[in-house]
Amino acid sequence: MKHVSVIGCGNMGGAFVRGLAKAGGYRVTAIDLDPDALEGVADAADETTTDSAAARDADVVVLAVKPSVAAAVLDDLDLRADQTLITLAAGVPREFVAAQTDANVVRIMPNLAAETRDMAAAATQEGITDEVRAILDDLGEFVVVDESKMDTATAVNGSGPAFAFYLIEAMKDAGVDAGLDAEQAETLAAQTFKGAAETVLQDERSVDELIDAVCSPKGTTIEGMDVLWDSDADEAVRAAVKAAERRSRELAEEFENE
Ligand SMILES: NC(=O)C1=CN([C@@H]2O[C@H](COP(=O)(O)OP(=O)(O)OC[C@H]3O[C@@H](n4cnc5c(N)ncnc54)[C@H](O)[C@@H]3O)[C@@H](O)[C@H]2O)C=CC1
Ligand SMILES: O=C(O)[C@@H]1CCC=N1
Repeated sequence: MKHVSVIGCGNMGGAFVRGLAKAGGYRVTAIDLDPDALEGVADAADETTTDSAAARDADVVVLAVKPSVAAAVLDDLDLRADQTLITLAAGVPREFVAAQTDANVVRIMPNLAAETRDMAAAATQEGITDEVRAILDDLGEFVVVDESKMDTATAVNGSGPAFAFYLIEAMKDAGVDAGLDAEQAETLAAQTFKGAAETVLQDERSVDELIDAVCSPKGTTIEGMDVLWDSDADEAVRAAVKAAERRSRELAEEFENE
């Protein structure tokens, strides 16, 4: 059984802890300075502690604190060369982390769907091991990228859930405005996005072919698609991704200048 310690059990670290607990086969230690954060993951973790020294007992350590506190946490950690440290802090270069620890370091950009084991993650080639691959597999889908692509991945799959939540809400609101009950509209909108995503992942047809498959001749969908094709909706999504990507680069520059 692999022993994984998660340092920082807030939104992202907490999702990691809960996802690993659902996957099974892991002993999970949750580490956080904040007792409330530990209380939030107590049901999923095998043990909780405020003492980051506990990370020395793990095979794999997940550093899930805010980028601004990563350096201070690393300063206090004394990991061994036979341990792997997964860093998931946005904008924090792998090399910055590797310079402060003896552990093997891999950088990933995960997302909140670790909690339901539907995470999309990007991982650097450098530092990836079979045990890291197994963890990422257990939590969802992952791709291996050159670290130079990490700012883009941060925007697409790290920030992406927020953009998707926004679009689901817009679909739900449209249903509510037209008279659907709010709870039913949310179920229909969210399940539609989930089903569409699953179709894209599993079906060999391209997205354009899938759109065609929904558009019956002279039917309803083509009327709606004509509105979307004539709009700037795709441009707005591109601009949101670009803005998040730019911020990731800014964060990285702050670390590179240290
Ligand atoms: N929230 C998200 O969807 C995603 C976040 N990330 C990355 O995950 C990291 C954490 O982000 P969030 O979970 O959103 O932040 P958060 O603020 O929800 O959680 C951070 C946790 O770290 C704890 N912490 C702070 N200092 C600590 C220390 N010295 N020792 C132990 N624990 C300490 C805090 O008490 C808090 O519970 C960030 O680096 C972020 O870039 C990456 C992908 C997605
Ligand atoms: O907004 C953030 O900075 C973090 C990184 C990706 C998602 N949340």
